[in-house]
Amino acid sequence: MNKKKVAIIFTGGTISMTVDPRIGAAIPSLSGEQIMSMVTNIDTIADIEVVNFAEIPGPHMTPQKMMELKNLVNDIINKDDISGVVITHGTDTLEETAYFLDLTLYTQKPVVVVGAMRNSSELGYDGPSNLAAAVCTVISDKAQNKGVLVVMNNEVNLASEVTKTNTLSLDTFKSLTYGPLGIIDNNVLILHRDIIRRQHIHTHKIEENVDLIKVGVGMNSKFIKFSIDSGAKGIVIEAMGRGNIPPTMLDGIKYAKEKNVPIVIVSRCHSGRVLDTYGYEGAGRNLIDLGCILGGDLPGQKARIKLMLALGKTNDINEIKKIFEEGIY
Ligand SMILES: NC(=O)C[C@H](N)C(=O)O
Repeated sequence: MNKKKVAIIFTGGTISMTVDPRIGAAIPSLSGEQIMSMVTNIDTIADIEVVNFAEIPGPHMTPQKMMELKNLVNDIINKDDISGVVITHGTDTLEETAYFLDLTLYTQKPVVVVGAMRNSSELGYDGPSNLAAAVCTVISDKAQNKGVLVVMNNEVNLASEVTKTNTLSLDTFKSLTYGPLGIIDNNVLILHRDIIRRQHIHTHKIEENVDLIKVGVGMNSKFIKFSIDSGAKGIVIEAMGRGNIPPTMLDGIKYAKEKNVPIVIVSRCHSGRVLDTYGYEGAGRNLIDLGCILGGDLPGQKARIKLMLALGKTNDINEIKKIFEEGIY
């Protein structure tokens, strides 16, 4: 049987890092070719094409670089001889880039984002095993038409659902609300369930001026007001529980309505979606009446990516509300 051809795009992250003896800490330093030389026997399962895009840590990723990466993935995946694409990425922002790609790429072919939690100078470097699992996922026919996937520690998750849950564990990427899509077992992709809903935001633009505010007990409106006065085009609020805020923040919400700045409400809880269950002052029902948009089960950082893309497409708050709420509320 002919081996499938997989393109691997390297962007940096711990998977590309070694400890620099001068500073005694890890920095990106390995090329795609150097990393692939550690993924022994990978040539027995697929033909690999290495593409070096960047050598940056996750926190250095930007919305503009995500857009460039999306365009590159698009060019590569449309080639007839390419079966799918793997992207290596720093895990700190991996879920944001993966979700960005999920919302913007139009392809049935598998796209997998992968990283590592231990760098190549550490005992138990998990880069090679994660890369091998990512390639095994991409060459599986079952990975077709699933949107963008995240593969780490032999677990396969949807970019739209997964989040980094632990600062150091190898088993850090979890879909806390729904559980994993599947696993890699003995080099084979085993699916536990299917994907029910997939969303696209058709835009080539991204609005970078979107802020994220986390709510704590007794907070006031100062950050919301500052954000609007300094030019934010949209704000995501990580609210409490089901999507509630202290009444002392309502002035800020009213100010946003006055200035036509969309506010998306998500929860600071790690799983479950927001809903207008409660009717007290500052609760979900009050926020909806004041024009806020519900962000489902997304964590703040992913709701922000979605709002940036929605604002890249339109400034119409009703259309943005549809992008977030249609089909789930
Ligand atoms: N495990 C990692 O990749 C974390 C690293 N700080 C990064 O995001 O680049």
